[in-house]
Amino acid sequence: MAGEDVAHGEPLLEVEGLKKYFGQDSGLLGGISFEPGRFPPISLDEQQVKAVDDVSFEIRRGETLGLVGESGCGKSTLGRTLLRLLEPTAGTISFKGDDLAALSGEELRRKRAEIQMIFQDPQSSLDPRMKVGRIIEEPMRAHGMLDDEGREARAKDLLEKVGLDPHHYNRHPHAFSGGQRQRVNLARALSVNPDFIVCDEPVSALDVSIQAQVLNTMERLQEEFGLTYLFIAHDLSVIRHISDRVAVMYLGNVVELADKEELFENPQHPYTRALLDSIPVPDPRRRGARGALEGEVPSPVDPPSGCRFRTRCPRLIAPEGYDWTDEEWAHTRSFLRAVKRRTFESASAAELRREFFGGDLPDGEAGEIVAEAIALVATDADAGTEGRGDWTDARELLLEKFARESVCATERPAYDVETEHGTDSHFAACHLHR
Ligand SMILES: Nc1ncnc2c1ncn2[C@@H]1O[C@H](COP(=O)(O)OP(=O)(O)OP(=O)(O)O)[C@@H](O)[C@H]1O
Repeated sequence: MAGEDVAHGEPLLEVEGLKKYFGQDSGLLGGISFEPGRFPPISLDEQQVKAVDDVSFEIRRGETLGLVGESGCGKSTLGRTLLRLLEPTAGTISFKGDDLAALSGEELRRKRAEIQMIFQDPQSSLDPRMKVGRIIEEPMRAHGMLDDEGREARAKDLLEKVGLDPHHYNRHPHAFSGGQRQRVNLARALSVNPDFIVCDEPVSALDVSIQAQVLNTMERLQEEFGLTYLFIAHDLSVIRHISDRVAVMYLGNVVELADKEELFENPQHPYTRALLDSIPVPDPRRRGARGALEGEVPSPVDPPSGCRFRTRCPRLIAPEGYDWTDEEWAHTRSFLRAVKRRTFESASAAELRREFFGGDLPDGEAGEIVAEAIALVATDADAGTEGRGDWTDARELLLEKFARESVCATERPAYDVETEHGTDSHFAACHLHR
């Protein structure tokens, strides 16, 4: 029911099929094409940045949902779209039963008090000319809360609650350290008594020692005020500190979502595994698997079909229709990756066979295709081919015959997998769980 109060542990926010696309060119007519020969002659440009592309999840009252992923995967865009700071392209955002995506005008304005956001850089989000007391009172004033006296009392009370001295009510932001400024931000967000706070990298700009203190304060405030957080961070140790559940984002999609312990101890998506492997390891004898994430993140304008991680995935599934053993496919897959990234020096066909296939090519049609690709990049052309270093052709051949035929490319994955830690559900968007 609309406006219904939500009990602890029940879904406070339910997101369904949320999309946020940006026009490529943000100019006035960006994204609009005029084609006189067509009807209608004006069309929307297809070249859109699919920053958030069909995302669904829920956040339960009183919990912290961590949102993690590499830079540019759409975390901030998702956070801002939930708050309607950005207009959603499609989907619903149900908050206590009201669809925020459909609200407008006064209704939306009133809802906004219940949902607040804090940003990474407390320096730039605090007006340097205003005293902190006034900064904290500003949202209350905007929402017509309390009178002058009441607001001042509440601002002082909040300063104390976030771990600052109420006597600093008349100070300017520059008199505070980075961590203290983030506390001022927290007090400002709390002033209108919100239920839900989107925290976008709130501690990323702070020293590690200060980070833990601010996180602890946020946890204490969560208890005290019954707050629900969506906590965006790229730093896995911060996510591990604060989250109850964790959602992993890659190129506009949520690829894995599970309880914190389950996600860290039993990760099921190759992207999550690669992220966890890329945490620097303090022990120098164990090499931190820094190369775990190969290659670049593809463009969100034209993301890969099926599973978006497939172009970088070390566990791409063998395409149907070939008769190969697991080992033969593993060899073929690493050869495909090596050709794609051109990570080896060209050598004779015999040497390449030895290096990538232990001398034996797969049987049948797969073997013939592999032989053709080897011939294309080998220093000595095999009989009947044009050989001698045609990397682009070899790459295209392997991609077309193998990668684009894989289920990873043809179907979008979405699976509930078995949970090892706790009882909560574990979602993994990976066809290995078919
Ligand atoms: N206003 C905009 N116009 C066009 N493209 C945008 C806009 N804002 C973000 N993008 C693009 O959307 C994608 C997602 O960006 P977003 O900032 O949400 O990622 P992120 O995961 O929060 O990254 P970071 O951690 O670096 O902030 C990126 O490709 C980005 O370039």
